[in-house]
Amino acid sequence: MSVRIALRTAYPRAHSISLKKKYLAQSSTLPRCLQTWSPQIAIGSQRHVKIVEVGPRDGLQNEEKLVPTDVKVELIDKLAKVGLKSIEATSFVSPKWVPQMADASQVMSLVPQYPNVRYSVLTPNLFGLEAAIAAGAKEVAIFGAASETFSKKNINCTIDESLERFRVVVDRAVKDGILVRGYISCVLGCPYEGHVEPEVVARTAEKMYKMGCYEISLGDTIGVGTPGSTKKMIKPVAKVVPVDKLAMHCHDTYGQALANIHCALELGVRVFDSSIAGLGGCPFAKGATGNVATEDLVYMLHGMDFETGVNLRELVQVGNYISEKLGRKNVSRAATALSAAARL
Ligand SMILES: CC(C)(COP(=O)([O-])OP(=O)([O-])OC[C@H]1O[C@@H](n2cnc3c(N)ncnc32)[C@H](O)[C@@H]1OP(=O)([O-])[O-])[C@@H](O)C(=O)NCCC(=O)NCCSC(=O)C[C@@](C)(O)CC(=O)[O-]
Repeated sequence: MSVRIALRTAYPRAHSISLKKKYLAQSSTLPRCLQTWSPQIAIGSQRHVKIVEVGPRDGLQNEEKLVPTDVKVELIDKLAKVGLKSIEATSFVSPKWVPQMADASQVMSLVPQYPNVRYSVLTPNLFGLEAAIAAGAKEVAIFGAASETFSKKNINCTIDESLERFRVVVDRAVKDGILVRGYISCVLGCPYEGHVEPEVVARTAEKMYKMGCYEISLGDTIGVGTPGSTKKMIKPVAKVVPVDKLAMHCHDTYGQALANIHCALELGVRVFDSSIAGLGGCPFAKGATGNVATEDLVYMLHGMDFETGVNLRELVQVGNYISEKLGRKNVSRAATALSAAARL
């Protein structure tokens, strides 16, 4: 039983946070499922979830046909207007490696600026960072992996080499007052090596955090994780990086993304990456499907009384807009259901 349902069942009139805190304090009177459970989910400041919308970058990077720059910019504008405050706009990577992101500078010069909306961009090296700074980026992301083979396939270097490279990027970015996010790919499995040890994820996360990354995003690149493996991975990571500095980045290849996110919520994670209309995949992780759809994530979070600042009805229209532009079916289940209900 979910904690929220359990609380409602046990204390139907305990609508205020203070009442719930009081009931939680009297843990001997709580239903059994709540007695062993950490109270983080139900208490006050924990009700906000930050969503990092990665559709314009992760969602589009895998598209074979080049998406026109004006469509990318319009998508970003629409995402900002429905209440998304953290949007990954593009990546400053080699156009030979990812041709779809070759217009990164143009995208950054055209995105409309709104108060409280932050655009981040991927920067694998100093070359990318300098181009991002020149284009006006205020937040960047470095991206490593917990698998040697994936690291080589994705950024052409070993994990250790990547960390050396990232240190230079982070030092320079921090000096310029630019925030740096750190990604770790393959935290729950690698397309080339299979199983990945949670301790390797924890070690890499600790190094990135100590380097100066303000947040570490844990990527289930090929969507193989389950709530079981998610829990086993997050626990050692949360021992070396504070849980409020962790994010989950779930691809939905095996249909486990929402279940894994729910598990991460229970462990105290409050930042989740998602992609509008479930777009995406990594060109260097064949067979992996898109990220968890932002519409599905928002639907679930609102249903759990988390606050996201996102207008779901308008978000669905954005998903339908980009799906139409790409000639794809919107794979979000919530968007499909809500669109069908609106037509009735
Ligand atoms: C890292 C490199 C550049 C190394 O690639 P390399 O070939 O080893 O780099 P190099 O330093 O030898 O340079 C080769 C050429 O690339 C150029 N170059 C070098 N750097 C840049 C740059 N920043 N921007 C633009 N151009 C660049 C450089 O100038 C040179 O140009 P040339 O002389 O041949 O004309 C390459 O491997 C690369 O760009 N990889 C990017 C791969 C990528 O974008 N993957 C997808 C994102 S990660 C992801 O999706 C996972 C994530 C984050 O979502 C989380 C998850 O789901 O797990």
